[in-house]
Amino acid sequence: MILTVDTLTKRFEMHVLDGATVVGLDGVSVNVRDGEFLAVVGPSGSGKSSLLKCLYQTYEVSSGSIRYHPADVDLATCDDRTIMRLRGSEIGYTSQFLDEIPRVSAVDVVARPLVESGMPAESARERARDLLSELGLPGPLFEAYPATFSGGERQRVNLAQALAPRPRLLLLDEPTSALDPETRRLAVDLIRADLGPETTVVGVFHNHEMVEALADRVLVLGDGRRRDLLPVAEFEGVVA
Ligand SMILES: Nc1ncnc2c1ncn2[C@@H]1O[C@H](COP(=O)(O)OP(=O)(O)OP(=O)(O)O)[C@@H](O)[C@H]1O
Repeated sequence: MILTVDTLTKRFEMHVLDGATVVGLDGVSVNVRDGEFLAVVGPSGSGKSSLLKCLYQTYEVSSGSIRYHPADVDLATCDDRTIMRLRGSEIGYTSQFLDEIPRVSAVDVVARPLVESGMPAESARERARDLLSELGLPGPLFEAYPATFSGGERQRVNLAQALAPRPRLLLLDEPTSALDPETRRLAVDLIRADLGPETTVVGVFHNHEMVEALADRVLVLGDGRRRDLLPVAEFEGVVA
């Protein structure tokens, strides 16, 4: 087991609504197994992104716990230094949008986390080039700035950057939403080939094919609650 999520609740106090509360997650419990690919599905507003943001601690948890076993810590309550250390070394997160860095080339955007964790710059750039070409990014764009890229091109850079360090726990929030079917297939092939059993993935996907091609198990959310947790083979027919 890598994660034990216990009765996780996230409420948002809406100051603009006179302090009314919006519930993002309502008592969600789930165990995440070492090395598995857990897909998180559910209708819009069901709490998928909130779950990932609580795991990454972008959102402060209202109640409940998130036991991260490799470091023997509760991510919901541990101090910021511990979170920053884990983010730098073993927990990766990517949303569907690339955080652009002005005047940094696509290759360097992808290589940056590797260089920051100590890989020599040329090896990091080589891995970055490999990942970008596996995702079908046209060669001439490798040294260009992602600010001018199309949505799908940017998302390829984003996904490559998330995969590059092969984190122990990778949180993917709709990393392929802007990709065409052909590029989505490249993304599936790359994720399967590049991530070994030492990486556990919790990934939000709207696309059924992505879930079926990648997931071991599927967590179904609805109105912030856990509706189901099932092996992917039994997932067919469930509305995502
Ligand atoms: N920062 C926030 N402030 C206030 N409410 C929020 C915030 N983030 C999420 N929510 C609310 O929490 C609920 C769950 O949102 P969340 O983004 O987790 O859903 P989702 O399943 O990821 O949706 P989608 O598929 O549309 O991205 C929604 O009602 C949303 O309005």
